[in-house]
Amino acid sequence: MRRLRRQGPAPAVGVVHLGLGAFARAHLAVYTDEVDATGWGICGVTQRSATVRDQLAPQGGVYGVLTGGHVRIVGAVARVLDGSTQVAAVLDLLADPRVTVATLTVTEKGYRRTASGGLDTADPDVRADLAGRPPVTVVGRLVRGLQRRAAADAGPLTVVCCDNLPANGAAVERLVGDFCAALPSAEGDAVGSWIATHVTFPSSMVDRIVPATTDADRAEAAALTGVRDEGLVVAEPFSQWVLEDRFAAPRPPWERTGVQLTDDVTPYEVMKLRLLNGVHSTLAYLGALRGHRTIADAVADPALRTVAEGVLADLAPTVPPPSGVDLSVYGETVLARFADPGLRHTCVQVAMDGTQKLPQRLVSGVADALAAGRVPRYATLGVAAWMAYVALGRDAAGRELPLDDPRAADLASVRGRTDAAAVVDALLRLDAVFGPGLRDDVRWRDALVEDVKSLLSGSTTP
Ligand SMILES: NC(=O)c1ccc[n+]([C@@H]2O[C@H](COP(=O)([O-])OP(=O)(O)OC[C@H]3O[C@@H](n4cnc5c(N)ncnc54)[C@H](O)[C@@H]3O)[C@@H](O)[C@H]2O)c1
Ligand SMILES: O=P(O)(O)OC[C@@H](O)[C@@H](O)[C@H](O)[C@H](O)CO
Repeated sequence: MRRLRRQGPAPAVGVVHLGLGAFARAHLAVYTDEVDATGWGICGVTQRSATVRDQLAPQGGVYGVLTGGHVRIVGAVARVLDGSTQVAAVLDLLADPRVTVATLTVTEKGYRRTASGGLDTADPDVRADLAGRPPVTVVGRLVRGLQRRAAADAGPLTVVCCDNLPANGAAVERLVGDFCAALPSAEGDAVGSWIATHVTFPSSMVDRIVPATTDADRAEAAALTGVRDEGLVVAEPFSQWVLEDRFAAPRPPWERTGVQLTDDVTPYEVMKLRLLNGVHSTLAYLGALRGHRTIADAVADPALRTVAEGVLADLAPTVPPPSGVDLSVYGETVLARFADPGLRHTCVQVAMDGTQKLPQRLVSGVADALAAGRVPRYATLGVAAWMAYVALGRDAAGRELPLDDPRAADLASVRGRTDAAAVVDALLRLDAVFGPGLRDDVRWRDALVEDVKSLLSGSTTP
């Protein structure tokens, strides 16, 4: 079968994207593809391996998005670089005056943050980037690229974080500032003050469910289109992007393609992180423990649907609704999206990196509920399910559950333990997940112990 290929010239690059995973191809690139302006091609940078570069480069950057039996061809990715071997080219692009926007989807762990959200300058890769080697970390690449941009007087740039982090723009701005502050003072001051006057970091809320692509998905798309597409991604029909309108330089006219520009993204972000992602993670851990493969399977299980509805009811009162949004309708829509059997989003994929996800998805909402005098029963069960997943490492049928987490070493001590109180107390000590305050809430700790005890003893129903 012939391979998918670009027909005609690629658009000129105006956006550089770090982390060309499945999500960016189904979200940022689709919005940008719909913009009728040839100046807004994307140069996508793979972060840690050349796989996506090798899938897309032979196709001229073109690929399909498979949604409900239809394949949409996307041509916005004009160029792909392998960040692990082409660092100089990445830095050159960040210093190119024709590039005025840098976007990021590098996963929560890609930012190398401490428990308090600062840059982890003890991380060996961060230290090596600070010492001046060709940078490997995302923040190192951004700052070294901006240093070149300042030297080239290439003008302002906007950095748009599209990862599922709260206040994601401010979070990246802080990390960039920390990196500058950790450089030798003359060097750090110079780049830091250039960034302060030339770069903005608007926050954004991004939403589209995009599972990892499988060979079966590629075969399905090939049967529909008659061409082989190694860069295919699969996505649900729903898509949303709410973006703060704080750009330092020209940008694609994304508002023409459905992006909501706003002064304050916070209410959208809190709503999505708690009511979508919080429920997603709860279903992922409980679903995996009960032996369900996908989120759609998990939410079709009546017991888990009750839990999902309970998490929504627990966390909705902690969410200030964005103007015009009815949170109960939002919650119903979320559950209907999860139920889409065409998505095949595996529980273990959503379950990965729990230490990076739990704080904004479940723990912050639990803390708000506790502060309001309530122990949120189902959101607590979501946290307990993560703890049981970590401790048990096996589902109800004895199949191994992967512990894929950058803090796996911190979790190892509870792996295989059966004493619920010991598991809860050890995990509550992880400040990066729970902060310093929550472990002292005795009511909550006791509720967690009860849930973990029941999950460790094999009961996966609430
Ligand atoms: N997939 C979704 O449904 C979805 C929806 C909304 C938001 N997002 C956001 O997008 C992110 C990526 O999702 P995806 O589906 O594209 O995943 P993916 O696995 O397809 O791609 C992840 C990308 O991040 C890079 N990366 C991973 N670990 C890194 C590290 N330690 N340092 C630097 N780069 C690293 C990878 O190299 C890759 O480019 C998510 O973590 C989330 O924050 C995803
Ligand atoms: O992509 P992650 O790993 O941050 O989280 C897994 C899912 O919860 C997430 O990707 C959702 O599908 C997404 O946030 C929906 O917009």
